[in-house]
Amino acid sequence: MSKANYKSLPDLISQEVIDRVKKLSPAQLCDGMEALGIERNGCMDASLLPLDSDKVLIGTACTVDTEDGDNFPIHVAIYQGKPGYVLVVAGKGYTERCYMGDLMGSAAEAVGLSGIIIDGYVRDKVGLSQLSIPIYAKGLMQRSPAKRGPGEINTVVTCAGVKVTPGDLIVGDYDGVTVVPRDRIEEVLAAAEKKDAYEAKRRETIAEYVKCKNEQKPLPELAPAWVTEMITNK
Ligand SMILES: O=C([O-])CC(=O)C(=O)O
Ligand SMILES: [Mg+2]
Repeated sequence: MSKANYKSLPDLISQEVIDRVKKLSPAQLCDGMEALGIERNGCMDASLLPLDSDKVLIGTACTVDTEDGDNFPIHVAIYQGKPGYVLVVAGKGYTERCYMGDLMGSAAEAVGLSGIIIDGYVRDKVGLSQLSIPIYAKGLMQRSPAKRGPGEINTVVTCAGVKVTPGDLIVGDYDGVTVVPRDRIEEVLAAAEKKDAYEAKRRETIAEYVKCKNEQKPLPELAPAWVTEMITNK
């Protein structure tokens, strides 16, 4: 079996960046990428769902390229993995077998991986959702994975509709999974933080409106300035 396409792990994203990302959501990061014109705003397919929607996933992409339910390269990537990495498994949305279950999920958790994304199906739903590691998949299927190999590790892949380069920032929550290209992280974070500040202001305006309404005082303008401008110019 040729392991020529098993590449080493990319550098981890710095803790300083991760700490900034923790204050933002995948939606705000998408908004940041929209403002910068980045393709699909880094948004993975909506059919990719968290096994447990309370868990937040943040980490550095370690990619796995595989197909037809073959979980051999996923096994290898787990055992060669390190804390802080998110396995991004480009499984081509295969629907005839699952790619992994709770044993592999527990091994990934034992290694300290920050999350797993499977463009395909998993099994052992209850066991997987009881783990602390966040896991995303396109559905459930009890039929066992194939074991063939080699597949690829840490090459550029397309996973759930988005191009992922090893080392990219991966952020997921109940809304979905966002991929931020490594070389655009700084500008995307700056744009997302700007959106976060805008949202805080909007919440204040809405709260002020509710307060005035309850106190039967004159109501402040509720519509955001851009809506007012667009109405005026139409
Ligand atoms: O047995 C397998 O290959 C997949 C599985 O169910 C597990 O990881 O628990
Ligand atoms: Mg199992």
